[in-house]
Amino acid sequence: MPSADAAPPDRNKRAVQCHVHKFGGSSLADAGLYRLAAGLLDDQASTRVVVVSAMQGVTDALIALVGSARAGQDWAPAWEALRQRHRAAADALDGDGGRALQSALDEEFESVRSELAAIFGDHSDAEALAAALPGWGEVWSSRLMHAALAATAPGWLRLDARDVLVVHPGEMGMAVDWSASRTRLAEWRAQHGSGHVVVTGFVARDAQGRATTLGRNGSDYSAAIFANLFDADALTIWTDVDGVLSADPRLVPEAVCLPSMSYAEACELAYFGAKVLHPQTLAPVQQRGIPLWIRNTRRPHLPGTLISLKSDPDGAPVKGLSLVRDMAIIELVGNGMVGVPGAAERLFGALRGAGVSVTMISQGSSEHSICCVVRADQAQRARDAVAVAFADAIADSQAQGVTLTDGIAVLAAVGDGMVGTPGVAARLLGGLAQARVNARAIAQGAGERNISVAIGDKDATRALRAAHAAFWLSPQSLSVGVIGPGQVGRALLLQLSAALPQLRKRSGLDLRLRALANSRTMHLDERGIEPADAIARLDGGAAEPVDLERFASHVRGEHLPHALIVDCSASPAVAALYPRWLAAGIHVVTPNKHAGSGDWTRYSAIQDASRSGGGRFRYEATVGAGLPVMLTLRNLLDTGDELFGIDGMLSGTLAWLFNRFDGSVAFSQLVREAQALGYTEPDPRDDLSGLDVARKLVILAREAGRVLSLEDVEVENLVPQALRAVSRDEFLARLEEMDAPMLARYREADAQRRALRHLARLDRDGRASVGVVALPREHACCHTRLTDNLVQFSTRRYADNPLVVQGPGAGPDVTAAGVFGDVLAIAQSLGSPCGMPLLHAGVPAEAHA
Ligand SMILES: NC(=O)C1=CN([C@@H]2O[C@H](COP(=O)(O)OP(=O)(O)OC[C@H]3O[C@@H](n4cnc5c(N)ncnc54)[C@H](OP(=O)(O)O)[C@@H]3O)[C@@H](O)[C@H]2O)C=CC1
Ligand SMILES: N[C@@H](CC=O)C(=O)O
Repeated sequence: MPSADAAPPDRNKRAVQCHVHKFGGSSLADAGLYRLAAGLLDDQASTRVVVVSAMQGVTDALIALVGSARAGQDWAPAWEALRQRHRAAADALDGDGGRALQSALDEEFESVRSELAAIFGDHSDAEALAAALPGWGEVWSSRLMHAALAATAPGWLRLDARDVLVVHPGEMGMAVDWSASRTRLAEWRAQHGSGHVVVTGFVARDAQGRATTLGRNGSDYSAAIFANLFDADALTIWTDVDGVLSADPRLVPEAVCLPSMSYAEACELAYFGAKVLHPQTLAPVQQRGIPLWIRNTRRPHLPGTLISLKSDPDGAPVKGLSLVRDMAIIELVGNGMVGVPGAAERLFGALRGAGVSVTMISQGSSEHSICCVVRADQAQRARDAVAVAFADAIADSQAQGVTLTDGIAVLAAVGDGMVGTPGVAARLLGGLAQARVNARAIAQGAGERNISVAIGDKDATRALRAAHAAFWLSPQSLSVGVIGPGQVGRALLLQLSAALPQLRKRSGLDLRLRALANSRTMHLDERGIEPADAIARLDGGAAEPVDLERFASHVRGEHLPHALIVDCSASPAVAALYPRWLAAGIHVVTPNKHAGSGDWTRYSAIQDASRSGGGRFRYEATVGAGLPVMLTLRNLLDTGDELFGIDGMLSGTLAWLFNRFDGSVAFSQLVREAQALGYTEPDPRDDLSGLDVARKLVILAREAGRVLSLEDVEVENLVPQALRAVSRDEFLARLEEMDAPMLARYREADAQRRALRHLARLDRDGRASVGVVALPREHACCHTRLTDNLVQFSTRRYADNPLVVQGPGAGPDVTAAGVFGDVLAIAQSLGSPCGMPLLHAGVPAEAHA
């Protein structure tokens, strides 16, 4: 176990004379954990003061005992169980066989038994006893910790805080009587010496000398108070998290542990729901400028979070985000309030009178309305109080009325560095806009440390994740799902695996493969899968039956700013989902031709969803695989050219077959080879029937604004009639039936010194056709190699001499490269919501994953 007494040396250079440590209940659940905690304090250089909470669950058990006694129920078995738990821990910890410790505990358990009996019997002291009784857990815990420490080093003292700490109830909870407490501590030290001390957390005495507690979360408060009373140079709160996180990790998987923050930042976050610290805790340390560390008992090698006077000067403007749920907006609207002094005073006076605490206030400069956010359980009371206060004005129509909107949450961005930094609000609101979260009200004080936004509660998690992404992630962070790891999909995954580290380094592009599916199973991963390992997951234990609805909503997520689905299937059913995905803001990239060439209504729905601010749709690889065919056409049209026609070879498979077929090898054998090389469609009849090329022609025509459908294309089908309706497997088994007709066709062309080529043509007047043609051998299409596609665009600018795109037009690698190019084009077009550079580079809080 590494020593961890002082804060890590590089982060706290000051020599520490007195260091207060506080251990929470989760760090003290059993004897083993007391030993672990004691082992963290083996540094001899400073005086150590250890403040302890009760063992995990003990305070709740004591509160329940009080409840049972009050209700006249039998509390004895629960009391006995608690006693046995402490006896067992004492047995395990105490060096002298547990006798001294055991008898002290027994004595105190007897006191608790008497107190419970008094509460049960409704004794005159019952209320005071009931209030103080939950503090016994800390007393017992201090005995156990003392035993654990005494086993590591001699001379440890034990201080019962009830002997020195004097408190009284204040407006904001228990307030310390500093002067009396300081005097009592000095007396105690004079009597017991100034060695290392174990102190009971949570408990204190009131001015009358009666035992009491500091209230919920009081142990942290005790630690801060004793750090102040002991004039400590450092306070470490040991807990079960790595430090203060940028957001609640249960809601934001990408939350990062913050290395440092100022007291002011910590207060803002604590007020706004960050669970690590209670706001009250900070005041006693802040007053004396004592640095406070939050560290993880189970991961003491981690530095934790340092909270001190100054925020890290090199740190990011926003330190954390917090969310408060279950709120409501009260709004008062009135023409008669404009320029009238005192309306706000009347409003807030009414709320004060109703005992309603106001979380957030917002008023536009027109003074026409004023709204505030209050807790939902106080909202009706608040509304009624304001309505009464403005009853006259409402009756005179000077105020239009008071409205209550419930179902509200408040999201706050907090950070000292926000002061004077332009663009923080833009970034926050831009992130929310991107997640389609509506801001109902906004407030930022002149202190500029906190921007609070009231949003619909149903949007709360999405808003928090979007805001977190806006500040902590690269604006080019994409959550990616891949469908169809077949020939093309697999090649894409390998290309992603090889290229992503460089892309991340060079351009901040952060592509995270978070989902993969084939036609049977899918694997969803929260943080991201290494693409090269992804396929294995589809057969592993983590795979589940495919459900593309859930697939899409997982990819969409909420904690990454952008989502993208790559469909590498050839499935029309998958293509039918694009309009919904695009409308949900998910970008879609695909080599699947069904969307671009299929049903016109679906095609229009895709274009509409994409155009109306949804996700972007790119399908360059559907024509010419990795060749820039669509891009070239788009550029021609976007720059004002006019398309007259398209001719050429659009099938890689057919180009390769006719390049190879010379009668020496059976046509069927070549088809099988093309299939094995990954050139053909999953069903090679799509190529041989001319359908695949017809699809490409339709895609190009539509891209050029023509209304063309597959039925409009004249298609020559090379598949013999008898093989058209059979299953794919049967077709492959009977492929040889194509040999004779194809050989005859070849010989006929060869006899005329011609070569067979599969051509596609789109005329100026909209006629479209595809089929095999016997071309003179000197024709350009006869001077191509392997899978070359050759696409000629005749346009107004390229009328006499068409623009030609030529190159390999099929194969998994080149197609995957075309798909990857589309993914990059989308990723590179995504900026931060307000164009600001990234503000953060955080360390993922993997402990909370
Ligand atoms: N090969 C090439 O040169 C080119 C191909 N393309 C296009 O690329 C796409 C992929 O081709 P290719 O890789 O050769 O095809 P494959 O047959 O090798 O792979 C298809 C993949 O899609 C999956 N799949 C099929 N139906 C569904 C479904 N309903 N839901 C989820 N997954 C499904 C399959 O899963 P399972 O294994 O479970 O069946 C398989 O993983 C096709 O659309 C093709 O037109 C475009 C240009 C060039
Ligand atoms: N099977 C197709 C693949 C590309 O779309 C072809 O051969 O062209």
